[in-house]
Amino acid sequence: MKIAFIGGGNMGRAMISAIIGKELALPDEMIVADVREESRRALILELGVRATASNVEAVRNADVIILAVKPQNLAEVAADLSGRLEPRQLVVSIIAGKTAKTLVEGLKHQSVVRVMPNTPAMVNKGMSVWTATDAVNDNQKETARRILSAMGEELFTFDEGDLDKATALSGSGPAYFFLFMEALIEAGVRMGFTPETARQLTLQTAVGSAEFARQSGKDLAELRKMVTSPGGTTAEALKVFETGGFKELVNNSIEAALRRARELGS
Ligand SMILES: NC(=O)C1=CN([C@@H]2O[C@H](COP(=O)(O)OP(=O)(O)OC[C@H]3O[C@@H](n4cnc5c(N)ncnc54)[C@H](OP(=O)(O)O)[C@@H]3O)[C@@H](O)[C@H]2O)C=CC1
Ligand SMILES: O=C(O)[C@@H]1CCC=N1
Repeated sequence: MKIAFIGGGNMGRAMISAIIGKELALPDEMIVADVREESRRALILELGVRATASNVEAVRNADVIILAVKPQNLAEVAADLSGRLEPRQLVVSIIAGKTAKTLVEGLKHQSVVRVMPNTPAMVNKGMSVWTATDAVNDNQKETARRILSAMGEELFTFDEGDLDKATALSGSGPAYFFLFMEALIEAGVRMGFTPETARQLTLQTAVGSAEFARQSGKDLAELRKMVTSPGGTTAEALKVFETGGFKELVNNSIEAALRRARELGS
């Protein structure tokens, strides 16, 4: 499978690493177009893929073209590629907010998959929510599914509205968890732990809690209650979270992300 990436930044690299890791394509079957020379050099040296400054050159002969530029750069990419794509080529866009309709019109190309992945794709623990235009055939859908599965879990939806919601929840989500973990580590250091110990305790607790929740399949509130001994330490901490309006704060934050995803698309 020949894959072209337009944009070789954080997410482009995460996807390339996953594809190489699962041997869906050989490094020299992938080409990345990026405007930054240092990015191109790093991609060649670190991942063994080919790289070019030309978007047009990158898409030549590609079976799949993955758009991984920032939303504000889509217009210039579309100007480069509009009308140049062959009907057999599949475009996969991971660009936040940009709708399938915008992509189809901008590129003058019908077969478009729109995906919202996330950075844990780098370690095959990604979550990707995706949808496809009617022109995407079953083989192409299977190809998209294989690429996304290489990065972790994938979830197909017929409702494109889910993509902006997924952007706010799972696309941006790693940053929320990182922020929470940063805060826990800082609190640990304030209590007197070394940063290394605070990090170890925080990360293992995060991984352990997520894995426990997944494996037990239990309701999260039930799992929380298992930790919360009456009159104990957890109850004291949770009271402070509640008084500070923690859930409301999280909800407001997700709503802000959703609004921004919709703005980026308009
Ligand atoms: N980061 C994340 O967690 C996630 C990001 N996304 C989406 O993925 C997309 C990429 O994000 P991310 O990887 O973080 O962004 P990056 O900025 O890290 O990567 C984009 C790369 O594309 C380059 N670029 C800019 N313009 C062009 C162009 N015209 N042709 C070719 N390359 C170009 C950029 O160069 P320069 O820096 O000079 O502009 C940069 O190297 C975004 O649309 C984002 O919404 C989706 C899910 C998660
Ligand atoms: O912050 C952003 O806009 C992108 C989309 C999801 C994660 N990063």
